[in-house]
Amino acid sequence: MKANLIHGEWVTGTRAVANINPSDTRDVIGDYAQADAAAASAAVAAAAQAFPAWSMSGPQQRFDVLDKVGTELLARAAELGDLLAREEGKTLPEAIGEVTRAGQIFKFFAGEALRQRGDLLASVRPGISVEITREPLGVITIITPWNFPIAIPAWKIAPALAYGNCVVFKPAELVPGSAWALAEVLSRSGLPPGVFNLVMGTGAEIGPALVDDPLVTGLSFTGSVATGRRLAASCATRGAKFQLEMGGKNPLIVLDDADLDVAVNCAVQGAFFSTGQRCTASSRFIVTDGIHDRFVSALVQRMKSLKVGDARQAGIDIGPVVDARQLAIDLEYIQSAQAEGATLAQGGEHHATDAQGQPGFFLTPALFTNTHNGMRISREEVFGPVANVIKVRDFDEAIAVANDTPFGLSSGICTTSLRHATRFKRLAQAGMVMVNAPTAGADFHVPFGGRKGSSMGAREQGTYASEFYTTVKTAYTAA
Ligand SMILES: NC(=O)C1=CN([C@@H]2O[C@H](COP(=O)(O)OP(=O)(O)OC[C@H]3O[C@@H](n4cnc5c(N)ncnc54)[C@H](OP(=O)(O)O)[C@@H]3O)[C@@H](O)[C@H]2O)C=CC1
Ligand SMILES: O=C(O)CCC(=O)C(=O)O
Repeated sequence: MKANLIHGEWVTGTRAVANINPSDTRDVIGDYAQADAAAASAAVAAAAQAFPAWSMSGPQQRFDVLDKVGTELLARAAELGDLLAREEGKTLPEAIGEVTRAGQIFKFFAGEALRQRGDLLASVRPGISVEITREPLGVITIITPWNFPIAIPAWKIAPALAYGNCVVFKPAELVPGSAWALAEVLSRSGLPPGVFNLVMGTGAEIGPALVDDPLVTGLSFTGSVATGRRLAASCATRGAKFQLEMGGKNPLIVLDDADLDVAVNCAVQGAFFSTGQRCTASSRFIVTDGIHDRFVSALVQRMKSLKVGDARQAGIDIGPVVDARQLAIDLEYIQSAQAEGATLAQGGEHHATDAQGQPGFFLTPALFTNTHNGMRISREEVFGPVANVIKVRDFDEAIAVANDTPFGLSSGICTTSLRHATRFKRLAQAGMVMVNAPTAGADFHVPFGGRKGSSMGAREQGTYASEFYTTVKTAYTAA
């Protein structure tokens, strides 16, 4: 059984869950210990105990730890990518890419540990100087989803440690393998005991111990809107800092002047790669009259060529849905769209086995046409390989429809017009805007996050991460 890491010790506890491969449900990847509330509290206490010393650690020590982790992740990208594809179901190239991204993130924040900045100002009063510095928050609880089992933990854990915080990390129940592997690398990185702790267990059982404990000074969460808002309310009640990344209903606008190949590529990659299980996935294609029919027909042709199957098999474009529960959600949205009058132009078929007869959660990417923005399929996040086309007259209607959503994470446009691209970048109500590029697939060194219902709190990633993981101190010194 793979154990939890608490105060530098591997702790098994009494219960374990099996990690199942969604491409072949007969394949049990391993058994992973389940922490209970007492173990979660012990992890928080360990982090609090380790904080005073770690908060005073020097930049070289932090650099060395984070750089070592980054180096190992990059060296083991193929092996850890295979584990990630096996437990989560994204294709092997995508999974190896994700591990590589995690390694790059650790390297980036190793550099950040060396670049701790501050300001020195003259006071408005004579003989006094003013220094402005940033200090770590304290104990950070990190709660992550299943869809990016190593990159999202990396982009929370690396900055937390770089800026001098201690961490209690709770991964999603469905993907303990990548989380455990990352924790194991961190456990050999030179971190003092308690600075980083791993607790695997269900949100329902250990969530309160991880979020409501007064020793926890900050929560960084990625997952569903419902859970995020609930946890944020708990944090707000006791004055803890929080940062939430939640859903999206990301539009991709395709204008008459778009390059058709570029538009189809953006649509396929953005909506269906990683089985559409991305908060940045394009799920609404907003297409002007003049290109609508050509776009739909080229997209359907391209979708027919996509191979759905075992995530680790060469040549597969789309891996399985992560589990039976998410598959049921996807199928329910497909039915509901049809019931609302949308036309299923392509896909949406569930296969209980792949071409080799392996039992798994396979779903062919689904495209709906004849939809409008008021339909449920246009308003709610599906989190699967399901997208719909909304026909509009012109740029102005396209941008109005794109912005008419409770979410605001990522927004894209395909156009060859500089004027439209420029206006779009200004008018799109989203944290990330993409021109002739898929709505999904963000860089690791620049801010990531959204507006409206998609995000709350400071941005993640890049140098902007310091906003969440530090607090500002203003020091006055009289000569
Ligand atoms: N924006 C994004 O990247 C993601 C969005 N989603 C959206 O959410 C939907 C449901 O997915 P789901 O995995 O259930 O998302 P959740 O929001 O339930 O899970 C995200 C994380 O929060 C944890 N969690 C759940 N309840 C609590 C709690 N009370 N206290 C502390 N932690 C908690 C989960 O743990 P556990 O696994 O143990 O439940 C998991 O680690 C998807 O269909 C999708 O729409 C999902 C994943 C990622
Ligand atoms: O699109 C990406 O690169 C990241 C997406 C993401 O973080 C998510 O879907 O949760």
